[in-house]
Amino acid sequence: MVKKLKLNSAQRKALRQKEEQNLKDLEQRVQEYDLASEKPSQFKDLPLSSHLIKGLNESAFVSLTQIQKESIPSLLKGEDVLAAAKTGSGKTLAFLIPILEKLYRSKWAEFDGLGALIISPTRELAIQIYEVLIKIGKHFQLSAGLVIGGKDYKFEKERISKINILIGTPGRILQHFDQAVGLELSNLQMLVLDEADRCLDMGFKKTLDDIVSNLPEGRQTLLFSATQSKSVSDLARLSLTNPKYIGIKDTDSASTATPESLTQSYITIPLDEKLDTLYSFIKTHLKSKIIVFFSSSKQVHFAHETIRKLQPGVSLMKLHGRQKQTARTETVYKFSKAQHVCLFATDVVARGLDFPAIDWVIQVDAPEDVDTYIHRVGRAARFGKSGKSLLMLTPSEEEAFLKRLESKKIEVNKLNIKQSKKKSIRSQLQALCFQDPELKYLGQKAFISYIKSIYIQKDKDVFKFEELPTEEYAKSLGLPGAPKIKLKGLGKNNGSKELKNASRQLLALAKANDDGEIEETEKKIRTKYDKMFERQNQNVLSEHYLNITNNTNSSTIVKDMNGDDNNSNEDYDKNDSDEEFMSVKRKDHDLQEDGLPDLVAPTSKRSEKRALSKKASLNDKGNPKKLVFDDQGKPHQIYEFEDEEDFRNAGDASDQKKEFIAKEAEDMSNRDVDDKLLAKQKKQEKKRKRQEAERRAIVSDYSDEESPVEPYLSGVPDDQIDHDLAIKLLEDFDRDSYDEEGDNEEPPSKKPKWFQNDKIGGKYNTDEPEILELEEPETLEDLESLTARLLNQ
Ligand SMILES: Nc1ncnc2c1ncn2[C@@H]1O[C@H](COP(=O)(O)OP(=O)(O)OP(=O)(O)O)[C@@H](O)[C@H]1O
Repeated sequence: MVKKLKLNSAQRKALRQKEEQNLKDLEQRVQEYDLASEKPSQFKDLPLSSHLIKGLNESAFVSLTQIQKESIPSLLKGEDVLAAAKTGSGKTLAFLIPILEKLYRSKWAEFDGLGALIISPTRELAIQIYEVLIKIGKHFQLSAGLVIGGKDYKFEKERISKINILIGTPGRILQHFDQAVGLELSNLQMLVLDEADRCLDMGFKKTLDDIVSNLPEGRQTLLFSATQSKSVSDLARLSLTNPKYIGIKDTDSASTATPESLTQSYITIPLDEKLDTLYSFIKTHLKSKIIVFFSSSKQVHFAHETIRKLQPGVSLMKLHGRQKQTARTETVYKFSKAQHVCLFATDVVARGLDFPAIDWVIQVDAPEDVDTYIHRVGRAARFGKSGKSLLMLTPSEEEAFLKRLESKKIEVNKLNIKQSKKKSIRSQLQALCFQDPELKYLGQKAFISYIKSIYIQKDKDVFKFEELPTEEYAKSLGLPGAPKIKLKGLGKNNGSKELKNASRQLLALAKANDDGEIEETEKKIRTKYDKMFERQNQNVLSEHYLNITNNTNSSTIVKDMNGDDNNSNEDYDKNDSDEEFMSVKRKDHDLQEDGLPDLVAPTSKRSEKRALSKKASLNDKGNPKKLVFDDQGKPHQIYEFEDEEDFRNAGDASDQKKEFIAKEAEDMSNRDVDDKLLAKQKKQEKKRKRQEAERRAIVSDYSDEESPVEPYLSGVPDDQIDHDLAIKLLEDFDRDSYDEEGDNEEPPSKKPKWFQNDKIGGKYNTDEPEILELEEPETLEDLESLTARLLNQ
């Protein structure tokens, strides 16, 4: 960290002696420092090295904050500390200063290996801690390293054994512990858990326990957070010895947990008006720096894409755990520097991030609990500066969530929105989604992820899944109707307790098939024929299909905003009559209904099978004959005998035979050339497609390695996907063959489908054996062939 000066040996010796003396003096000052009587107000009042004082001065850190006054002296003396202090109160320096000083006083050097380990729950926070460390520690001869997911692991691995102070996220730290050769942990002096409650919670439990099991017991342990309680089991897990508690209250009757300089408000707003309100808010606060919190990456992605297209007049950014690390880091940097800007984010930025001068924190989706609320609003009003926060609560969330806030002495004022300032963007969103199928797809994903996020919330008094106005919400996102949702896997994952708590509607949904339809409970074999006979118009449409456009519970409402009724692959306006709808489809299909045979229902399962068996069908028909047609359209057999007279006139039989063989041979070799050319073209096309896919993957904003689960675990960073529930969710999403987040996903296949609602889910449920699915006729020929086979029963 410090530049080496060129000195002769005498100078080096003198310097070494001076350094030795300084160290002795410093050690003595630390020992003599009286925790009870000393009242430090500035850093120079503390027994700190000149290297550190210099670094602090250069970074304009002169006076101590409250948490620093309370914790640094004890930490310098080697005590374990468990500290809670409000957001933005200076906790980072409170643990970095003791680390630098302890290693310095122990004459720590490169070969001593790892001296201190700082664990952060998110990558961005780890980077920020690292930056502060580099700033204040630049006059020490210590090495510092940052290990976070999304970075070059090999690069880190090669250097890690030389690092004295290591900062990282749990998953990556453990990976290094497991794999890095020469990483010496037995000497570790200090372990810090920043945002300790988060590091200790279930999401990190196993990883953290594995990390700790590698560390020596005699180390000093520090736990810092804005929200934490004295959990005896956690302290035991970390083997804290007689820790000093700072700012930790045993009861909830503590003073308010949020900064005094923060003005906190909320509005009660129906779910379907949230986006309108957010847009109106942004439009009326163009000269502000704003962070907007959503519950999932997909919400962020959709809101960012759509509102950006509406050009609100301020720069919009997005940040969530599913982006590539480079994009995340760049956004943090740009957002920090910008003056008037709006950042849409998930809880990945809720904790610890120190953005300068945030004017507003908007919570579009309610936080999962009060601690998350505290961390989110804590991005504003940092270090005594003023700031404001606005929480959007739906009518069903309001009462219970306000109670939760009250229990932590957090006061929020109710605000009312001026209706004159409110602008509806619903029709614009509908138009955008209509014009751009990818946007519509993003909207569907945002919808699904929000619904699922509510479903998995623990606090069922606040988050009432069964009261969600799904149809209205879908419309507010510009969607033609509420996409069907499969919640099957989730019920299982949440265990019996959750299942018990789940509403009847929810349980029914959990039993839904892959199309999200709630099947009747009685077992019933439903064949393609059943489906065919259920059709309103047997040739074209099924009731199943019509349900999509009319049924308010399942899929739904579509608007032909351009008045273009030829978009047969798009959804249709609920108000369109069936006649209109069907006539459009007929135009496309050009069916000659009169010419079609009547359909006869098979009477037994056996006859159904027989109807669809090609072999059986052929038996009924006898041997097929292949015919070729001449220029006049007359049919001929492939091999026909020549007229005898013509044959004789053509010359000698053996000559004719030779001539025939020569001609065929020539034909064959010509065809061979053509075939090779075709094969080559196909190969080239395949290669081109592969390269194109690779190119798209490279330019894609998002990393494949990211977890698609993060949105459902508010505040869960992406590098710890070992969460049980998370994995289950992931499996669930895999089953959907539905890339839950990444920007690199393709929109659903545009392949024409017989049933419109094949679009969502894309396939029928193969998990449910009681539903017998038979081949669907796709073309008119198929239909004719099927009916012909049926008639032959
Ligand atoms: N002694 C100090 N003098 C001046 N500024 C300080 C001091 N200590 C901290 N700060 C500044 O206060 C801001 C908040 O500090 P920090 O990020 O450490 O807060 P925190 O308590 O960790 O917040 P959070 O709970 O959100 O993580 C930072 O910008 C930091 O530079």
